[in-house]
Amino acid sequence: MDLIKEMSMMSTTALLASLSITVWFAWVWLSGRYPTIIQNLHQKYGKVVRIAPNELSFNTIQAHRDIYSTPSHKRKLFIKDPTFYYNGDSVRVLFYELDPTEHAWQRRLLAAGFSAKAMRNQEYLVHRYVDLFVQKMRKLSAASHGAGVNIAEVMLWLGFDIMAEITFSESFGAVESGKPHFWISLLRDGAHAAMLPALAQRMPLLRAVLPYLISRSAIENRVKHYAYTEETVRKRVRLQDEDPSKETADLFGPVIASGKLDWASLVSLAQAMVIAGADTVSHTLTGATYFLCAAPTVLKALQDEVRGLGTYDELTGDRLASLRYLNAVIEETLRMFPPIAFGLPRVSPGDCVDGHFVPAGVTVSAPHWAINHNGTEWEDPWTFRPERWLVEGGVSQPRSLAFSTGPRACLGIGQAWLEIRIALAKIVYTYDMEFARDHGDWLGDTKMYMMWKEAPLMVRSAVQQVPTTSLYETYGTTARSPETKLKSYLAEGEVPQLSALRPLVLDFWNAPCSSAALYFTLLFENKFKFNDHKVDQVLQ
Ligand code: HEM
Repeated sequence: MDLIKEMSMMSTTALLASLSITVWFAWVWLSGRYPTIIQNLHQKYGKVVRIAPNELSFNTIQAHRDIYSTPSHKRKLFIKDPTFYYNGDSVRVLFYELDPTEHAWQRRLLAAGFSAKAMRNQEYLVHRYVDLFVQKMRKLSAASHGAGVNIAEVMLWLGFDIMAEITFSESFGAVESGKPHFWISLLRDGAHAAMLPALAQRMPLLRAVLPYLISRSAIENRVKHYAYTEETVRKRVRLQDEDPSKETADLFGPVIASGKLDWASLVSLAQAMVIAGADTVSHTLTGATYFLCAAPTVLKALQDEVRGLGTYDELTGDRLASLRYLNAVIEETLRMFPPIAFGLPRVSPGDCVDGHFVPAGVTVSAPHWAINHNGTEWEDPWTFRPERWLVEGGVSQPRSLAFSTGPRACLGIGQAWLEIRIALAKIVYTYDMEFARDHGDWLGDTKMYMMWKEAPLMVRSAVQQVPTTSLYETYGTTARSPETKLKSYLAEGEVPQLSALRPLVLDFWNAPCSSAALYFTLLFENKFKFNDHKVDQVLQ
């Protein structure tokens, strides 16, 4: 039977919903409870639910695979739904681009910035902000006199500072100043308004009244937000004009060098990129903190693993990648609290989704929240249990859906894992943490308007392991490459101990180095000037 017809024969509630469904759909989004409402519908009506006149939601892993995977001779491509992928900009870039060929070349343009080499070169930036963050936590915690720090707020500072730096070599300076940058605040406070252009696409009536619904201040905020992004992109382009070697400095370098994107596209891309990379990572870190504080035995097991690895400065991306429990905690956080919790809408080309034929032109999606809390897919889906990922060989792939899959899957997955591992490991290495007050149903109180808008999460932290003085700290907070920092370190005139040099070289290679590897690095790479010091002396 035609699936749309089949769905129309459901209960009265579903029928009513389907009649007034567009209004209902807008209400669901604006209520901030989209993920739970859709998940409840699945629980009541099964694995396929009609959520708009021409739109179906599925809550199974098979459906996710069918909708998003790379097309093959057996499966056609499901393209992005134009009514949803619209942010009000005059251009559609990368995330919003619908045409597969156009999208593919834009993705290739960015791919260089996401290579393993590029990530290795930028790892020191992640450490720089995480180290600052760890120090700032101590100050904020002390200043709170036991009331705790709002983790939901400060994780946003961290995520956005890192992402702005790796996107266009410019920080928001939020962690350092201990205050939210207005760009971040506007984004969070305007989350409601940001959904309106997409909703108006599907509701002509809403389009007509939209100008009257949006307050004057919301419009002014949007203008201010755009102007700041534009100014930052302008500065970044100028930087590369003056110094072409900046082509490899960040994600935007290769894009600017290609000269293929016009001005409006560059600004739109910058805006979307920072949000995509920062918001997601911040929420994962907040979610992880929540689950860890709620489960002290899990926190303890994680701390034992991380603290057993070595000193604070040895918590590098490569070393952390091998920590099974850390990875399991992150996987489980992404399952319980997926940063992109709703379904990413695609248009059916006329193909099957989890055994149902869906006619061409019908919009389909498989929401992460609904799948991840589906009891037929996961045993005990509401329990935070990292151990489920530790069974022989881990939970079979592709269960971890948070980054999506196929040609439109997350391009920054490697960068995201790197940031989350480093930040979480350095925080739990340094601090013992607990809730500063009863948080009741924090997950239930947290809202989602495309992005999560978390309820405050007050956490008290006490230093357990004092980080060894980091060279980032010693040589200031200006972003400098490991090479520059090593040079300035050696220029101080004293022969450094191997232990002091180690973090810098780890930075440079992004790998734990034995003394021999360090020796050959210094000797053969010939990257550094040693003033009068001999390599042997350096290695004493
Ligand atoms: C926990 C962290 C993250 C999660 C869960 C996540 C998830 C996702 C998902 C589900 C998509 C697909 C969106 C769609 O189909 O409309 C996506 C796309 C994308 N993400 Fe991420 N992301 C994360 C972090 C990052 C980071 C750190 C970066 C950049 C450094 C990044 C860059 C991108 C880009 C460029 C795309 C667009 C890919 C394309 O359209 O070809 N993401 N992400």
